[in-house]
Amino acid sequence: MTDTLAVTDGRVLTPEFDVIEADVLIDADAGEILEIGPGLAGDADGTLDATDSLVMPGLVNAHGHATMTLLRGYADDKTLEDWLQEDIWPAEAALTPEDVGVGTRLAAVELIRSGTTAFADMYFHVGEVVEAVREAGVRARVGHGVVTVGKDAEAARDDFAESLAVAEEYDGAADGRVRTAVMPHAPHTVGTEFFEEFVPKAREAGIPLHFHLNETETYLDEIDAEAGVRPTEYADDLGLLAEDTWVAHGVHLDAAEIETLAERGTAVAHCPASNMKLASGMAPVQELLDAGVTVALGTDGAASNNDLDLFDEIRDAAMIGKLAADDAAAVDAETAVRVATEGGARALGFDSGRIEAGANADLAVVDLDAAHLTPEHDLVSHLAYAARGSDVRHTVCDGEVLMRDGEVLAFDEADVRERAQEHAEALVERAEE
Ligand SMILES: CSC[C@H]1O[C@@H](n2cnc3c(O)ncnc32)[C@H](O)[C@@H]1O
Ligand SMILES: [Zn+2]
Repeated sequence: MTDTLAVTDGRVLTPEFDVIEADVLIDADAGEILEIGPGLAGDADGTLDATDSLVMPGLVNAHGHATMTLLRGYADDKTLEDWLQEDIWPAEAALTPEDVGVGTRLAAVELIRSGTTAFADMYFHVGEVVEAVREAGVRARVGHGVVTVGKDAEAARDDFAESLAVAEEYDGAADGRVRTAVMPHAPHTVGTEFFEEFVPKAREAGIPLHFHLNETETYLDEIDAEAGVRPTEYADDLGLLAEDTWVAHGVHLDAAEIETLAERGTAVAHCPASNMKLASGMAPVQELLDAGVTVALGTDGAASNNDLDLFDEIRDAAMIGKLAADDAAAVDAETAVRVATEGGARALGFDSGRIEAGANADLAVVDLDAAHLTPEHDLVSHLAYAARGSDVRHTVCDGEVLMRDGEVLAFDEADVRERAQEHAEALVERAEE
């Protein structure tokens, strides 16, 4: 017999971005939405009350490094290059697999609390990330991040080979909620010969790719010095761009690069808060959208953000999108919410990001009973410009309730936070020895 859940008595954001009064009936076993309409509570085995609330698709965080919650507030107010080289990479050299498990659990609590049901993760010790995702009940596209600069040829090959092996090992884990990708860090941090050797192998195995692209001007200069071309052309020549590939940042893209991304069907995970904090620049989001590129949103790691609340990213994307285009109509409210939901789902290859029969039952229920969400002229405007992650009341992923009335069900949250504090302190102590 099917186990069903009805989200009742709320208003629902439809794929057309209408807001309708309806219940949402979910097949909890299949993890799918069955029906949207009035009076469905009677048909369900369980209910989730959405009175005075808006039922929206779960948010999708399309770029990040979950373990970096342990480094939140460790080093701020620097450029990307100084921050990575002086603080972050030395700290990461002292990371243990257990740290990754603890940091990812902390990230999962934060994601669930703020209505994010799917995320991308590029990091190390991916087995630990997968275990945390399994326990949390969220959905994720994970991969081992490859850096070959500073390594001898054998260590560099091993690193890229590990990314491929990890992607093959964990794809489909956690009842299919975990999918994988091969994740070379960036065009300038991985040697050309390793791309040439391993990208065809990933393509043959049907494994998607994910990497940082054109985040800062310094990084453009490095590829220019090495290959004399823009990084997007360099990546394209190496076969790195395709429909199942998504890149992070895409801040400094010229018109030809935007065209190439559109032609290849490669999505861009825009990370506005990280780009502002590190003063990396303003991504041409409206130009990307106008060219037909799928745009998604990412927080990047919590050490460059400094939280994992995607409602901030929605607002930031709309704000900085207008500044970048010098046009107040650019990246409007509906667009910003769409990129955080359906754009992210498309980039990560999940059948989520919309409330529709047959789609994954990945939802966030936002409590509208708040001063900062009053009056109700336009709820999509509220989602883009006024709502916060802390307004999320319930989170559902794959048909399972992960947070009910503000209580995260998968973890003992106090224990996760205590362990994170201990591991963060010990990590920094080891790093600074
Ligand atoms: C090889 S695993 C991922 C690697 O990326 C580092 N990282 C974190 N934030 C950024 C960013 O904004 N740009 C480039 N690299 C970043 C992270 O610390 C890991 O070392
Ligand atoms: Zn990143």
